Amino acid sequence: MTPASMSSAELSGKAPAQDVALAVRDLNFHYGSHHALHGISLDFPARCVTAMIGPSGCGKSTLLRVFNKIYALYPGQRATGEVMFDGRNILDDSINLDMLRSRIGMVFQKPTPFPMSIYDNIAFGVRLHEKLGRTEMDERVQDVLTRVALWNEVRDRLNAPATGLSGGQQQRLCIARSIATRPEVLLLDEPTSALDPISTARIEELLDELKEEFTIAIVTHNMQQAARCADRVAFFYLGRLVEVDTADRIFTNPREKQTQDYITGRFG
Ligand SMILES: Nc1ncnc2c1ncn2[C@@H]1O[C@H](COP(=O)(O)OP(=O)(O)OP(=O)(O)O)[C@@H](O)[C@H]1O
Repeated sequence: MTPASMSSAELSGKAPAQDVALAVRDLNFHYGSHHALHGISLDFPARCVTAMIGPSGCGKSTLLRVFNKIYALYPGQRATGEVMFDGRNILDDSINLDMLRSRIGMVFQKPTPFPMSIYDNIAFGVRLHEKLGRTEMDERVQDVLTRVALWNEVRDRLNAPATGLSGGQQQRLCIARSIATRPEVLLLDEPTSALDPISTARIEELLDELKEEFTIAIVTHNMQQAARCADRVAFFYLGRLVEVDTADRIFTNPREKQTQDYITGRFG
């Protein structure tokens, strides 16, 4: 393609609009008087894994929580700017939060299965948004458990409490629960930090498969994990986005000295 035939979006390095799942523009976030995020602008390309890295307290989790508006539960926490998702700014008060959370799923650091059966952990969220018959629900449960490679381990005990699963199995169940409502975006906040290396490897393999269908944003402290899993990496420091680029570029030749210092372990 010659430069003359390229669109202005391509020339500026931005992905074409339809390929961006979440577009963050000049986002500021306050916890009361504490200004935690400063003027963040960042695209999350569709069906890519974007990792957010940076030292403790730099605002990674805050950014993730903005995307499904968990902060809206807490008075005094407020976000300004734009987070465009499917043509709408999700920061608008008119956004339906139940619908938003079914389309932007979240998986937390510690596995958080509901105190109910393995089957109902999946079916619960689906029932809130869709009216499926028993057979269709059974198929949905089997489908998502298969996709997270849990089906063969739990098929004979679907009615057993989810809390009886191992930590790694619980986290895969939580991912299955998040994708059961067929979201477009999956947010993962340090999803493997409480898991052993084998469970971690399984979740990393899973992310590689899930990105065929979902846009994934992951917060991680593990540089190897970011290098293994992410297509793009965004480095944050003190509430500001320092740089974002391909994982390859960030880990081999970052533009900014702060990024270089962080990835080589000089601080943080
Ligand atoms: N509920 C809260 N009330 C007030 N300040 C908060 C709250 N949660 C986070 N902060 C502050 O906001 C800033 C960003 O925190 P955040 O949890 O987003 O950082 P992080 O990069 O995810 O850190 P970590 O890697 O340690 O999880 C920090 O200065 C933190 O102290």
